[in-house]
Amino acid sequence: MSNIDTTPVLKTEHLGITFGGLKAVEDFNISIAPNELVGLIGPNGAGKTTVFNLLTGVYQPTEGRIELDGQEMKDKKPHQMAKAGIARTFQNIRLFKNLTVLGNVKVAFNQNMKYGIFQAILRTGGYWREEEEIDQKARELLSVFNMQDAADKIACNLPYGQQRKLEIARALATNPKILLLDEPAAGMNPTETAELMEAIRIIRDKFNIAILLIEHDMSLVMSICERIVVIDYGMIIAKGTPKEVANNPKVIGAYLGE
Ligand SMILES: Nc1ncnc2c1ncn2[C@@H]1O[C@H](COP(=O)(O)OP(=O)(O)OP(=O)(O)O)[C@@H](O)[C@H]1O
Repeated sequence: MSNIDTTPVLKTEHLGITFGGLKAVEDFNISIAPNELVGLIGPNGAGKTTVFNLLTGVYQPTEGRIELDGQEMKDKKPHQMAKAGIARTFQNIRLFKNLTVLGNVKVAFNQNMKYGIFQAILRTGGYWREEEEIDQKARELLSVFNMQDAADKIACNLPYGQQRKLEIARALATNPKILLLDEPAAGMNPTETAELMEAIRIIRDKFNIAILLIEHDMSLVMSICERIVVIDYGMIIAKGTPKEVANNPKVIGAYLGE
């Protein structure tokens, strides 16, 4: 059966936000198809994280609109955006440091669980069945990242690269339509970075989701993204394939001007 659904999983129209007098993001238009891997790049302070904060309900836009799977997202709080299908990771690792690796993933699954508080307190059969299912799903997810053997380790004892991967696994456990990754390779060594990039490609294919990836390092996104959006001073200055973007004089100028 051919997939002829062309509704973008994420679409923004004239999205913008002003802090005081400063337009941190302005006229931001993007349309991401299901299963697309898109890079959002730009120099320091260009507005990339602010775009993520708008897309995840951390900030309310002062202009424009956001559509997720054809539905307008208006006045939504972060947990509502997450429930609607937008998951994210942060520039700084935000794991439950003292929980196990498995525990970190299970917490995210639990946010979507079906049984209610009374079943949890009374520990009915339904509760245990669902707990078992979550345990299994969490372990499967860890195995995608080759981390199944680390399931019982305490999160803060993992090497840095694995903590980053765990964050992504946790975000995936919320069953998103689109995953937003904010500089996932920040602080990684070249081997960890190469591994992570491979993992990102695999999860896109395996989970059939769209990914929007912020990256400061241009060469890194160039190698895995099909399409790249470049912002500078809060505005899109270029969009296109990695090759088109790399040869765009405005992009070269923005990066050289840093
Ligand atoms: N809550 C806020 N209040 C005031 N200004 C803000 C706020 N959040 C972001 N800004 C401003 O918006 C602009 C864009 O910042 P942002 O962090 O989104 O950039 P970035 O592209 O993610 O940068 P980096 O690569 O350094 O992370 C900056 O000028 C920043 O100071």
